Amino acid sequence: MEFMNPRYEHGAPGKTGVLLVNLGTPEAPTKTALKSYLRSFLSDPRVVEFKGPRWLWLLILNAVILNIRPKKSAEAYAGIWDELGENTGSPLLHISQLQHQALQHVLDDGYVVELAMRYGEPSIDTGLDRLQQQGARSVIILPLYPQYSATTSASIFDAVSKVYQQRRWLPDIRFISHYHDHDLYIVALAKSVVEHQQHHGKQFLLMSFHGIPQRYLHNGDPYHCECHKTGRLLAERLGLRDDEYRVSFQSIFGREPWLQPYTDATLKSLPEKGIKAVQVICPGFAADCLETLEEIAVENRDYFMAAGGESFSYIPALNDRKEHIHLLSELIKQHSRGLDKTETGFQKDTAKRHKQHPFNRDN
Ligand SMILES: C=CC1=C(C)c2cc3[nH]c(cc4nc(cc5[nH]c(cc1n2)c(C)c5CCC(=O)O)C(CCC(=O)O)=C4C)c(C)c3C=C
Ligand SMILES: [Fe+2]
Ligand SMILES: [Fe+2]
Repeated sequence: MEFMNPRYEHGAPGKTGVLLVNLGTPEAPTKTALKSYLRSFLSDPRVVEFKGPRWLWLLILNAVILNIRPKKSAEAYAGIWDELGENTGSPLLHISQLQHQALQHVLDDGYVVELAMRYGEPSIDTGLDRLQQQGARSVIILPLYPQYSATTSASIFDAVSKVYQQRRWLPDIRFISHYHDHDLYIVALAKSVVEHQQHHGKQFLLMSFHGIPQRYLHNGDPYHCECHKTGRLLAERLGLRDDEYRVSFQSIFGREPWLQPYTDATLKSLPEKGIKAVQVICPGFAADCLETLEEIAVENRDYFMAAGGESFSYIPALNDRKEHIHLLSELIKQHSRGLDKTETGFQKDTAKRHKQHPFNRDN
């Protein structure tokens, strides 16, 4: 095996590379594109920890799930495709691109920022390559998941490490595993709620997070606790009493129990308890996507109204809001401490000498 590396030039100023990573999205809202996206997503052993042998899961996935799910999912994606404007395609990808641009804009030129998706394009491999080509000698990986879960954050770590297994010269690497209780994150969420309430009034607040199987929590995944901590801190920041908000979990998949209470069951039950007006926020989603724009803002709204609800509104994700970009840039700066951005580990004069005699080992 050959370890790959772009040609190294002595004396080039070292930069800090930032790789923003989100989940990924299908290339188009079609059955074919969904099949390929779901294949790569659902065959990740971090996402589906199948209890039996792996070959059996791959058989079920290929023979059953990938023959049923892509059609249903493609229809759902078709409903939100281009929702943010002409030719904007998948909201998740479009918003991630806006976040990427905004972040590059606010960080100084000692940083280079690239965007990558865990499944699909642009790939983590390409993103890391681009950082290296732009002179990054240290790399900060920032998964856009505020709450750590093995299903998401660790899966990104696996993909990054797989890429680096093929590289000769590794950069200094920082991995931001979570920021669920970061003050600027809570401040940004609270501000988005307050602004929403200026237009819609103040209602019961449901904080809905993406679910994971309960089994993963029992096997040690801290995700559940981190969601609850985010929920508590946000409620405290907003000055909410315990009966003015609730934390719930959405997007269940498969037959085993997932984290509860479920968002859909909660919304169906609120009207009979006298709560007929709700606002839903999804603090775990850094960018709006299928799971917020369709599952929450359309599907779950219908459940709530059909159960006797009178007013429902969805509070958008932090997306490219100023406070969100500020949070991400501060996170990056905090995790940059100790990284060398001025030179590539050589003294300047040594680097100069090296430039003249690239293979001179006498330094
Ligand atoms: C099968 C198990 C799944 C686990 C575990 C899971 C965890 C998980 N996912 C997100 C964030 C997102 N998931 C999204 C879509 C999505 N998720 C699953 C399955 C699991 N997710 C599927 C099959 C899909 C595809 C859509 C569908 O067919 O229903 C998305 C949206 C992507 C988009 O393109 O808009 C996000 C974001 C988190 C944060 C998480 C665990 C904490
Ligand atoms: Fe998911
Ligand atoms: Fe917990």
